[in-house]
Amino acid sequence: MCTAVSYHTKDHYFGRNLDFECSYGESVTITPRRFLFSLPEGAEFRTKYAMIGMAHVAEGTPLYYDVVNEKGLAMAGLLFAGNAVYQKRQEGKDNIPSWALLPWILGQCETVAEARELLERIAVTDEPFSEALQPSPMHWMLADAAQCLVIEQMADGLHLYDNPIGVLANNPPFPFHRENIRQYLNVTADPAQDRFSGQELLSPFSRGMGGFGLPGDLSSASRFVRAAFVKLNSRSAEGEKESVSQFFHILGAVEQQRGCCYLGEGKYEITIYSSCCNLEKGIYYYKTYDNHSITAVELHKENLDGEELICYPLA
Ligand SMILES: C[C@H](CCC(=O)NCCS(=O)(=O)O)[C@H]1CC[C@H]2[C@@H]3CC[C@@H]4C[C@H](O)CC[C@]4(C)[C@H]3C[C@H](O)[C@]12C
Repeated sequence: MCTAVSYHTKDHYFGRNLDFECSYGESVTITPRRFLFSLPEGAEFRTKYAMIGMAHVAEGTPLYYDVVNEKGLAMAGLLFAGNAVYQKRQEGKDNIPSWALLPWILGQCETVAEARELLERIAVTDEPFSEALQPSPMHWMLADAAQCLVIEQMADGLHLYDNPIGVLANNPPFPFHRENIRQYLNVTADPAQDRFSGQELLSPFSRGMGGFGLPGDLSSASRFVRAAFVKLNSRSAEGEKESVSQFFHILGAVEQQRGCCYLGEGKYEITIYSSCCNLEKGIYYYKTYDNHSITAVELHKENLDGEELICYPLA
C-alpha cells in the first residue's frame, strides 16, 4: 500500500508513503538536465529539466518511485494491481514503457496542463525494463502548485482525472475513492453535537468525537479517506520547518506499523519511507522506518548540467 499527498501552505509540498514488505534498493537520485534515456526498439529521449526523487538505479537508469523536477512538477507511482493494463506498441503514438513515464513527463513539462497534452499522444506500453524488472501495475498522481491529476491506464484506455482532494492510495480506481469519500461528509474536526436526539439530551465524553466514523484501518479505501481528512483539516504555520513537519504528520496518519498488515510467510507490510518535497525549492525530505530524523537533499545545490546521476544512499 502507499499513499501520496499534495499540500499547500506558503509553498507547495508533495510526497508519499512507500508501503511494502521489502525495499528494492532505492536512493535519493538527481538526474541532471539533458540526460539520455534509452527506450525499447532503439528509441531514446533526452530530458530538458533536472529532477530529484526516490529511485532504484538499474544499468545507469533511474527508475523513479516519486520525483519532482526543477519547475515544480511532481509525480508518484502507486501500485494498482489488477487494474493497470498497459498497452502494446502503437503506430502514431509516443510509446513509453510504464517505467519511463515519470522522466518522460517531468523531463519536458513545467505544469500539469502541459503534461496533459503529452498524455493525449502517449501509449503507456507493457515493455519491461529488463528480464528481471518486469512492469509494476501502477497508477500515478501528478501535481504542480495549481493542479493535481490522477493517471490510470486501464483495459478501456487512459483515464485522466482532476483530483481536487490531492490524495491518492491504491485500488480501486480513482472514481471509487471520489465516490466513497462522500459517505464521510458528517465527519468533522469540530466538537460533536447531539444531532442524535436533536435536543441536547446527550453530550460528548471526549474531545475529537466529531471525527467518529473516520476509518482507522489500513485498507487503501480507508487510507484515502483518512489522509484526505487530515490534509484538508490541517493547520500549520507557513514556514518551511512547520510545513514539512506538518506534512510528515499527515503521512503519519496513514503509516503502517510492522505487525498490523500480515502478508503470510512471516512478512508484514510497513512504511519503508515517507517523503516530502518542496516544489518551489526543489528540496527532497525523507525519513525511513527506522530513522525518524528528517534528511534533506537539495536539487539546486548540485551541478544540474553534469553528465552523471547523483545518488544519496538512504541515511
Ligand atoms: C512496491 C512499490 C509500491 C508499493 C505499493 O503501492 N504497495 C501497495 C500494495 S497494495 O496495492 O496495497 O496491494 C512500487 C512503487 C514504485 C515501484 C518501482 C518503480 C520503478 C521500477 C519499475 C519496474 O517496472 C519494476 C521495478 C521498479 C523498481 C518498481 C518496483 C516496485 O513495484 C515499486 C517500488
